[in-house]
Amino acid sequence: MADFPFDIVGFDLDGTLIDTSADLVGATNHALELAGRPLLDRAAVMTMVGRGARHMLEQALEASGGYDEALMARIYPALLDWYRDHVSDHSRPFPGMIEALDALAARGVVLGIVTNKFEYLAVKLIAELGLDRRFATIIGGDTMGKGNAKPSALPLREMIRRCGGGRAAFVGDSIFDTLAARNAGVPSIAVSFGFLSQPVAELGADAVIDSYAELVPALERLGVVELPA
Ligand SMILES: O=C(O)COP(=O)(O)O
Ligand SMILES: [Mg+2]
Repeated sequence: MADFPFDIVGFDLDGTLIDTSADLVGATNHALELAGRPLLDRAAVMTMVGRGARHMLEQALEASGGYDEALMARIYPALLDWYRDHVSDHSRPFPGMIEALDALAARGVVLGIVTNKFEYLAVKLIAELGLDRRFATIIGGDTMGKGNAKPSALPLREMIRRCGGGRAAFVGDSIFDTLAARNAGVPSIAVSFGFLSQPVAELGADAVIDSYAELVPALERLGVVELPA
């Protein structure tokens, strides 16, 4: 176990660690209802996730009749309030996620989260699911300041720093995750079961996994590529 190739594994949150789809759809449709707009289905909303709540709602307005700044200003705070109050109603870990985190922890790997969710929402969700002690840090889309969310390298670099430094890999479900990893010089793994807005093969990840059972073996293989003897 001592020769596991990574000291740190970072994870995206929505669509990677946790299936947050039902509560994100709930929040979006709550806002659309206030706006008098038609509601959107899960598949539509999932393509809008990955770049933060504001981006999700902007896309939802566009898809339901057109973007409108005054409307946005009125319903965005309502979306955030609703989501804060319902953040863990239906959101659950993807199958095998807990076991994969256990397997990494048993190998001495330090775990972190880098999400484009607001930090306070990510912290609340992870705590309500009883997962907070598993992660050394949670970096949100706002943690590093405006304009420094993924795909910026900064949040990943900060996650690595807070995890004590060392060799890191990053696991995610969107192009913002694979780009952030590339920008930070970290190998990336894409999960094919996430909230994909494009085919997983087009995310430019160094490896793709179809379930959490594949995570540790994929990291071991990546380590061979990344760390020639
Ligand atoms: O809230 C979002 O849009 C994205 O969150 P994620 O970075 O955890 O996928
Ligand atoms: Mg995601």
